Amino acid sequence: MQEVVLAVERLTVYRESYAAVQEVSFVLEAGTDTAIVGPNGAGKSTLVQAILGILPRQAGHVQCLGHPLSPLGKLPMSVRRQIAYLPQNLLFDRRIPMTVSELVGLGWDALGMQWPWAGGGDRHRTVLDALERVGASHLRHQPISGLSDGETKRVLLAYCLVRPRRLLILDEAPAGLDVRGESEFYRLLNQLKQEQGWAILQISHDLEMVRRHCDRVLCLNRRLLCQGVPEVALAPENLAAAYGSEFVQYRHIH
Ligand SMILES: Nc1ncnc2c1ncn2[C@@H]1O[C@H](COP(=O)(O)OP(=O)(O)OP(=O)(O)O)[C@@H](O)[C@H]1O
Repeated sequence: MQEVVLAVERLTVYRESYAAVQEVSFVLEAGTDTAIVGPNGAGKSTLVQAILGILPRQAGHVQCLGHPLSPLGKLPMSVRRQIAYLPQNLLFDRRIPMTVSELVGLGWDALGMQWPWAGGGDRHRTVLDALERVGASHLRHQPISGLSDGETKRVLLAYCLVRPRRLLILDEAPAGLDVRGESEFYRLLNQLKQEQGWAILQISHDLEMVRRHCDRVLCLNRRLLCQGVPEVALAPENLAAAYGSEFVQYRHIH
């Protein structure tokens, strides 16, 4: 067995009085790509936000790289720096006068206080390399205010890649990328997991993509209905349990 990057045990999370995630347990090993699938409102975003400590949990344990997430959702800084998260919608004021390189550079900087010019040449090369890997180096001098949604996605992905990580969490990351961008995106994820041993956890509604690219699938509908390799977790009986039998019949006919 590879090193365990993330271990989640009997995690329960409430959204106000509603139990959105109930007693979910799974582990992620280094060098693997795991998808979370399930219908709208199944608790997928809630689950990843609780793992990241953004939402409080009512019960259960989360361990990242052997360190427990505290009851207040905190991890040691050295562990937190090894986690990258790309949310479904990143809402920020795009009128901030900042270029693409400056934004990506924020991902390279150590957390905490430091001089903005620290790192000099290393910082510049690393930022450019991250932008090249997502096919966005031509945008480096542009202000972020002028980016399209797909370009913003690429730039945010560069922000995640700009330093080595162990865990990458993506919430419908390829949404908004064009066909070429999407295939390059999966090639990149494959490289990160195979060559650098990243564990990837991605929420997806694209079951064909999950079948083709992911090693494991967590099928969620408040509870974890099943988990396993795609052929098993996405078998018709498991999809019917998650999405309803009408959905599976529809997919079969079309
Ligand atoms: N801020 C909130 N307050 C109360 N309930 C919420 C809040 N956010 C989400 N919920 C509820 O929690 C449940 C889980 O939502 P969540 O966003 O985790 O689902 P999801 O599986 O990510 O959905 P989708 O596929 O639509 O993005 C839903 O029933 C949702 O209505």
